[in-house]
Amino acid sequence: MSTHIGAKKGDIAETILLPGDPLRAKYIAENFLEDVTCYNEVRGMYGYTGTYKGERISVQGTGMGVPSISIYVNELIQEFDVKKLIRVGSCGALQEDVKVRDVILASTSTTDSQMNRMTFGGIDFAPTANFDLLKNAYEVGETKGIKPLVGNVFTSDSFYRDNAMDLFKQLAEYNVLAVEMETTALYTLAAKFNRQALAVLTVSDHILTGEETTSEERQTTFNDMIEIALEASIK
Ligand SMILES: O=P(O)(O)O[C@H]1O[C@H](CO)[C@@H](O)[C@H]1O
Ligand SMILES: O=c1cc[nH]c(=O)[nH]1
Repeated sequence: MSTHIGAKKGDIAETILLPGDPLRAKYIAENFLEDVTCYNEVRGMYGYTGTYKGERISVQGTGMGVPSISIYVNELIQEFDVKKLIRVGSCGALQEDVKVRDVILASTSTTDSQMNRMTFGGIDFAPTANFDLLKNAYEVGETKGIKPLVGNVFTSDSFYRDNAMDLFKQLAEYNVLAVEMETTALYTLAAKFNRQALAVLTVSDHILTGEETTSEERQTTFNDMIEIALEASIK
């Protein structure tokens, strides 16, 4: 058992899906995995292990933001030796040609989080997706008829920010596709511990147009993202 995960050694698979929302972890376990056991309820941050097409896979809620996901990823790697970590999250589109319900594979991440600057003495580390996972996910998406978008996402420390539009427009000019709150931390920790990581994101709302998905639509498009992540992890 680690500080925030009430599992025993061996309870967690080497491959894990990481939604921000613990209820999305429950949804994935109940709808996509077989022979499921719940290994964590500490803080309501559910974690489950089961099988997908015969392969052992876990799914763990991470909470929102860099500090929260950093706690779970550190413990998953250092205490439970997890090797392949795939975030399955939602994001807000920053580009006009990125549409609500699109699936994005984050090749890299830009951030306003100070965590890496503190770690690296003020220089900007470039957090990067694992190429094999990214390639697998892209190919799985194409096979399913969902061409994922691939690019830079903004990992923000703020969901609510004063004068956000100026920054969002500038990031859009520099080809950042969407905003979310965890990918920088996931990729940086994966690099530190030499693990494979990828963020697969569904556009849940559009920052420029204000368009949002309904909860039903969100579920269907989240299913595409979840299938892409699961298939990419076993490819
Ligand atoms: O849907 P999840 O995975 O939680 O991701 C996004 O949603 C949350 C904000 O509503 C942040 O965690 C952001 O990154
Ligand atoms: O606009 C959004 C949507 C999802 N997640 C975010 O962080 N921002």
